[in-house]
Amino acid sequence: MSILELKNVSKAFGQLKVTDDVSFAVPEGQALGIIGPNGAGKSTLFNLITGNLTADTGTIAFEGTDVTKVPAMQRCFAGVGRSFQIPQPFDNLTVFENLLVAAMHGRNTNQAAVEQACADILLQTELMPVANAPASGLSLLQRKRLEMARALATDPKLLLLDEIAGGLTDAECVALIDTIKSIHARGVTIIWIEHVLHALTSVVERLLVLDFGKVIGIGAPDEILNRQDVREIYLGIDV
Ligand SMILES: Nc1ncnc2c1ncn2[C@@H]1O[C@H](COP(=O)(O)OP(=O)(O)OP(=O)(O)O)[C@@H](O)[C@H]1O
Repeated sequence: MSILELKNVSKAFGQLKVTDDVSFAVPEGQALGIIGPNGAGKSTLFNLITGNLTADTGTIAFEGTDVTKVPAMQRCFAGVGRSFQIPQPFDNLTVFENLLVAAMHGRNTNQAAVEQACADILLQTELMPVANAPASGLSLLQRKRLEMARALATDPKLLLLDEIAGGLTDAECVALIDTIKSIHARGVTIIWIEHVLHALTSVVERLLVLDFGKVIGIGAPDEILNRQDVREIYLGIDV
């Protein structure tokens, strides 16, 4: 069964069509990577899936239910979680408190269950050693981990990661990939926008290419990255 299905989704900002007749489906439990040049409309697509933006035309279904017009908060309750390209935690709260805020707003459960879930996520994302440290003092890798942990705190079935590996060293990237793989192994469906291709292809089973708001390919990573047109779009990037 598809956990997410977009049919003919379009979105324009004024005259600029940023999402152009996009259709694709993501089977439950799959990890899908999204690539495309700067400005191709990748983050906009995430905003449409999460409900931060509303599609002009087309439909978006989550677990078989049409959510095209459903507000972001309700999509979050239904199981759509996301990280943002630029982590913006509450800097003056601790790491644990940041998770509590996300969990208390994103989960429909009692205080004890929320605290237990946050403790589990601290372990899973390797943030336990800094649980009581203010977010302001975290390294970039830890901020990225916290960004992912805050999304996990809402108990997503579908996790959207927006350029989570950007700016990390190779060693940091490897560490983050391990965490993403462990989240995926627990059955969470993942859609991951990323420019760091080696990180992306070490996790995802399928790749989708966006260019000028259009899907120009979707399929196995090797097959997609060997296509001439995709290589041309990525001219200068080491595939
Ligand atoms: N709220 C908005 N109002 C007007 N234009 C917007 C808005 N959001 C995005 N855009 C424009 O839409 C286009 C696509 O932006 P988007 O952020 O979705 O691209 P992207 O593929 O995620 O890019 P990047 O890889 O640089 O993050 C860009 O030209 C951007 O300037």
